[in-house]
Amino acid sequence: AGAHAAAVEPQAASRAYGVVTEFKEKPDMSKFPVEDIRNFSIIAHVDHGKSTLADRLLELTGTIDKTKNNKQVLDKLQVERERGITVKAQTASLFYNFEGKRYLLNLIDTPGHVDFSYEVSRSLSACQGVLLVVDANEGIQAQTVANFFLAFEAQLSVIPVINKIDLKNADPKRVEKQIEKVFDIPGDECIKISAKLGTNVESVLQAVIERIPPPKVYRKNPLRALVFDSTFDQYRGVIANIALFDGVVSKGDKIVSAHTKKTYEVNEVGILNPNEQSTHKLYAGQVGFLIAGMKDVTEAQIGDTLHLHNHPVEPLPGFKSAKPMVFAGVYPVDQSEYNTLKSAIGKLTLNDSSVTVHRDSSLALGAGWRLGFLGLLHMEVFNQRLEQEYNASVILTTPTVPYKAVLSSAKLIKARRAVQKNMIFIDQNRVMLKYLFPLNEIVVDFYDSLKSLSSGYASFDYEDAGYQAAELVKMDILLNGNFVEELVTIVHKEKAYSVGKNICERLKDSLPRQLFEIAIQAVIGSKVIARETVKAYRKNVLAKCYGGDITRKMKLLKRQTEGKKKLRKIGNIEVPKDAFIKVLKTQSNK
Ligand SMILES: Nc1nc2c(ncn2[C@@H]2O[C@H](COP(=O)(O)OP(=O)(O)OP(=O)(O)O)[C@@H](O)[C@H]2O)c(=O)[nH]1
Repeated sequence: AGAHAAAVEPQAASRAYGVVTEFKEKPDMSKFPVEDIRNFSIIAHVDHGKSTLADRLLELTGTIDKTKNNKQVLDKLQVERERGITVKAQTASLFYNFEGKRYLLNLIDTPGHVDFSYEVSRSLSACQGVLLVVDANEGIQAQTVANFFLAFEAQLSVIPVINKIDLKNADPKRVEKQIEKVFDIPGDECIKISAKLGTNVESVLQAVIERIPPPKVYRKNPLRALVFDSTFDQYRGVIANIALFDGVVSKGDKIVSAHTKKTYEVNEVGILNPNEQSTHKLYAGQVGFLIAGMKDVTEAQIGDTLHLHNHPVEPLPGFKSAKPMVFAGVYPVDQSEYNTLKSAIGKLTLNDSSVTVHRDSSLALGAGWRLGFLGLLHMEVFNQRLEQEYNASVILTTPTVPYKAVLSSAKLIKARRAVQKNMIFIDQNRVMLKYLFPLNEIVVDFYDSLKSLSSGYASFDYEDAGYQAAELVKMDILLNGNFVEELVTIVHKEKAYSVGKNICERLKDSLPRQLFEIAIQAVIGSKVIARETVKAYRKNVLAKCYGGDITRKMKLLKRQTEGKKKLRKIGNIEVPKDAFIKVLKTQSNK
């Protein structure tokens, strides 16, 4: 034990975030038998302190040095740091001495926001236990409940951690009672900590060792590795995050993807510490990264099983694929950037396989894509990453949700509004309400309204409940009687008037005056529900040419023709691209 402890003793070295350690020698992963390994995740409601706790665990195990700069080391993406939320799950291997033994603890970080529960379930499949972090002041919130059930369904050991006990208003006793009541976990199993100050964090690591079982795996069997995440590196191609269920994988091995049946040679394999540290080998029960010359987006499917060439195995159960809930059009601002944007979207979707991509085109915006996202925040984060990481300038259209339509000219289906399903009292001050909502009603501004109405106290989570019949209508926009294809919307009958009025007003503000009057109408079938008018205006470009200089006149007329190329003609009305962009663009993207 002494020899291997020395082999993996970390040495400090400066890195981008705070001070991250490196090993003097390559860690010998064979020194970590299955019974000395624990694979776990931290799950929590947003802002309950998951990333702060992860930082403390990394410090305690010497994975990173104790400096004031260690703020959310695992939140690597720029958007994560800016928005203070975790988007992409990250993994780190921690080495920890306890009662004379050296343990390998694999921490798999998970995002906390409602939009990203897909990433949570993905990360959980590589774990045997979770730390369920609950804020000592706020208590159980919507995503605490949602995440607990994800872990519970995966039959993982749950260790409740009550965080922020240093806060003035902290009431850990009350939160302990909530945990007992809602999750049926004995109150004395709760560990009370302050992740910020480091209070009692050591007992969290001890609980991980004592309460979470080692993985159930077999090293003597042929290799069976699960790809639970993947990232794309410009220089090295696909970096797959893998969890080994059986066997061993070594640098130089020939491996096969059970999904694509393609064969690869392993170029590099190792642990995440939290940066990649190659170890040449990984053994069953361990978690790390693998690089094998997978270059194409489709080659590293999340949920895929890797096995040795000539040793096929039963593939591990894949993942329930993520279901997009919100759709939006994405177009390059300049069509000449189409290919650049296409490759950026390709690379980003490799990092985030929950986004669905379909080619689309619009008369106003040109060629582009229709992308499906898990929620609104997910959409915004994706857009921000396109801009920040790939320098792309894009137009994002107003998000919509999918509908199933039964076409009928005579009878419309009866509308259904939000229906209350149940109500559970968590304690005297807190109640959990379950409603059935039309997705369209919650997708854009519901969360913000809920937060402001409840002064920030209410929290919200949702899951897909399938399609329901509703009284929806197709609303068209007409310009002097001509249909504007790109502005067709599906709205609830009761909201049609206000939505139609809003579109007409926005169009009026962005349409330039022309030689004749323009009537902007919102219509349902043949019924006009809103109308705005743009007054006529004669723009004589030749007015400035008093002297009748013919070459100057020609120049001005030519310039006017060039200007017209950026216009789209609807009937005899010239609509500048900008006008569509102003109407189609989302609020958040303004
Ligand atoms: N007072 C106090 N504040 C804490 C403690 N732990 C975390 N915080 C603060 O709570 C805020 C949220 O902490 P994070 O660690 O970013 O929360 P998170 O759960 O990782 O958030 P997401 O990644 O968005 O899910 C930060 O401002 C932290 O500094 C604690 O023990 N005490």
